[in-house]
Amino acid sequence: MLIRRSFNLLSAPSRSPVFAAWAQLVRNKSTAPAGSLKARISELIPQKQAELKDLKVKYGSKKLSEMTVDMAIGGMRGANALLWDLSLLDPEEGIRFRGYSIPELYEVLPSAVKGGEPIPEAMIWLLMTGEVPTEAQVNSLTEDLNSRAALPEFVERILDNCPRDLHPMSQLSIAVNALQRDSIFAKAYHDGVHKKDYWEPTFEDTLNLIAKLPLVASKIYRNVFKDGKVAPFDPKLDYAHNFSNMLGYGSSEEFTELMRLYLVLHADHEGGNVSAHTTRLVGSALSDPYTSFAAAMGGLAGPLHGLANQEVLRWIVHMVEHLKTKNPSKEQIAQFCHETLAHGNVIPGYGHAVLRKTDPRYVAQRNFALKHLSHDPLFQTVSNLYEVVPKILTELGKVKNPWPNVDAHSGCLLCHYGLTEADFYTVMFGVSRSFGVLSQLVWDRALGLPIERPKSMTMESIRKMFD
Ligand SMILES: CC(=O)SCCNC(=O)CCNC(=O)[C@H](O)C(C)(C)COP(=O)(O)OP(=O)(O)OC[C@H]1O[C@@H](n2cnc3c(N)ncnc32)[C@H](O)[C@@H]1OP(=O)(O)O
Ligand SMILES: O=C([O-])CC(=O)C(=O)O
Repeated sequence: MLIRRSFNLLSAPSRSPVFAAWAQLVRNKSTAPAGSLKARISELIPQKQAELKDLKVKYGSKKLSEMTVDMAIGGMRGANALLWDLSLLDPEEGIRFRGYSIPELYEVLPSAVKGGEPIPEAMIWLLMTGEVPTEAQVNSLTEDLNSRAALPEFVERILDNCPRDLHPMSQLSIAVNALQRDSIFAKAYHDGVHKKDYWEPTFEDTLNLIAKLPLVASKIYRNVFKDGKVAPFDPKLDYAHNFSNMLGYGSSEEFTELMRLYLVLHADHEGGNVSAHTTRLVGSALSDPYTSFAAAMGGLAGPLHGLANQEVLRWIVHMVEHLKTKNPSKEQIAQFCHETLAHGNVIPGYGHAVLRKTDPRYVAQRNFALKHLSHDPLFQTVSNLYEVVPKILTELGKVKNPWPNVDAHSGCLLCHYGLTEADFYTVMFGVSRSFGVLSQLVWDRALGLPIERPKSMTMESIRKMFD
């Protein structure tokens, strides 16, 4: 990697450098270095704006789907109601990021290790631009992100003062909201920035936030579960390598590779999931990227969404303790599933609002496990669950998708390398999710998307409509 300068992230820059950077940006529009991600987005914007205009002219009045009363009551399932260009979810095939399926990502994106996992910076570039980056572009993005990774000292102090029993996701939201002090978008809006330029401060905030999240997450992890000390940031390393170092697992190359896979897989899942939709919704009021992302993290912290990865591990640990064996048989697992359902609880990690087949993100993690940890007892249990749970859920007769989702697998991989603290898992999910939802937010502003405001109805008004 290209980075030369060395600095200590834990010695804080004041807010002034951030705003000095913005003042420079305003004075000199050409500050995006040639070949940088920002320069490329700037080149793509007129093209995308024209594409959107054409879409509106040609198809503006066409129907995407009917809206029924059932859909309004039932969480808007099946309503094609959002524009989201970064990824598309097919119920059978699963996610495609900018048109690429997960196996295709392995073919096109560069990796840090020969034949290894795709590198997260390449994913960010792909999501932002729709283009597969060259190695030079990936390196320039790593350098750019590393130069933005330091935290203001007051944010570190806030995290250091959080009680250890405050959930890591709450700490993440607090930290992101605190980072908002340095929002370049909020400042630019206050200073009257022209609406056609909104994307630029949104981009700056986005890259700053994505860059800072690994340190925020690592501080939370080290404070809550370890000795509070975070390994120094190394500006010569890539995003995932620094993240695994700061968490305390960087001595394992395999863990760093897992981190790369994890950060790529969780980055985006089209626009209707709770964290993506929240970012879009809150951002549509021109709330800055920090505020929008903090709101999204509130959604990701729900057990039916991102917190399910925490719940999966807790549930498996509970099962193993309850059955007093590290290797429960399929019959024992089935019995435990029936008990869970009888208590009125869901089987975490199974089911999906859109998918109707095994999540390809589950498959990618399973492939990683088969390659690196096939004899791990927890992996054996996760595999046995895969054979047992779908049949049981199908028998319920009401579950639309009995297959595992992404959250059914991640904990078992992290546990193998010693990261066993399930309450932390959703924070890692959040770091990755920032790539997609914030990249789309940059495009929301570049395309001038309006404030989101669907119409609601009362029960009475619905009745009156049809009686
Ligand atoms: C990153 C992610 O967000 S992936 C999702 C992570 N969440 C989980 O793994 C939690 C477990 N799964 C679930 O709760 C659900 O499958 C969801 C939230 C993911 C999707 O919800 P829906 O689209 O409403 O699912 P669906 O239409 O199949 O639900 C129908 C019924 O089956 C139930 N059901 C669905 N999945 C499960 C499950 N894993 N275990 C038990 N019951 C289930 C629903 O609770 C619902 O029951 P109800 O009619 O009594 O209220
Ligand atoms: O798509 C969804 O609703 C949930 C999900 O898997 C994700 O956000 O990754």
